[in-house]
Amino acid sequence: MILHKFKNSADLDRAAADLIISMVRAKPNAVLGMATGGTPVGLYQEIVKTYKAGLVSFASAKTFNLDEYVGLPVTHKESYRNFMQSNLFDHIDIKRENTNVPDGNAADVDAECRNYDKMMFEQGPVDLQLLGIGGNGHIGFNEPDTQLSRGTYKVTLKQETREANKRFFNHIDEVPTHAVTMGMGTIMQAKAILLVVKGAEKAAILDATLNGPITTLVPASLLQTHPRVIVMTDCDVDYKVSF
Ligand SMILES: N[C@@H]1[C@@H](O)[C@H](O)[C@@H](COP(=O)(O)O)O[C@@H]1O
Repeated sequence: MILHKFKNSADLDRAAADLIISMVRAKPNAVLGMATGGTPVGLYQEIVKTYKAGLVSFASAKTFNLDEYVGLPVTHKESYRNFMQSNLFDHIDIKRENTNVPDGNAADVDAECRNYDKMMFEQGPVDLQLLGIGGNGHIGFNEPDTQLSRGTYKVTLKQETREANKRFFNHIDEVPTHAVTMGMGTIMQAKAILLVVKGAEKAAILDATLNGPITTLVPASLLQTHPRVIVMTDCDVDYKVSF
């Protein structure tokens, strides 16, 4: 793992955007793994600025999003499809058919999960997977548990995750109870991973991710076993593991 620490969130957003932009400049048909939540909003704005300045094109790029709520209409402002359209896709030249978000309203969710993994297998691997982290160490929506899923699957969200995400809704009762998420194996197939962690309240879970034991109880700790992970943070946390 490589850890880059930033003094503020704006510098972090710019550096994270630059890494994604460099990937697409070097490989215009790159496959990008995208994330949602509050964390990537600023870096998506930086990508849009660079696109509008004519300095990058996503015309040949493809994307696969990590996850989607089950049961929210795609038109709901908090559906992750809608999030991606309004924060990024509608403002750059990516082709809609090249963007993939799991369908949380599929009649057969298990078939949707298998199909998502199949598409990723056929069109991947992901060149660069962007990740945020939940306060409990989840990545995508892979919640802490005694065992984790390899492939894309339907997950029951933990109460703490619903509580954390209720800030985006009017009331906790509106936060979906389930989601479809790439599994840990799906995420770990990415050639490179960019983990972005913002805010002092995430310092402890980032420390556990970087320096703690590899455990399914902190799903992000499995990233210690991936050969190419870049962590960008504004937290005051050091990488203490040495070989
Ligand atoms: N499923 C998403 C994750 O992909 C995200 O990384 C995490 C943290 O979100 P935030 O960036 O808003 O703290 O929780 C969400 O629920």
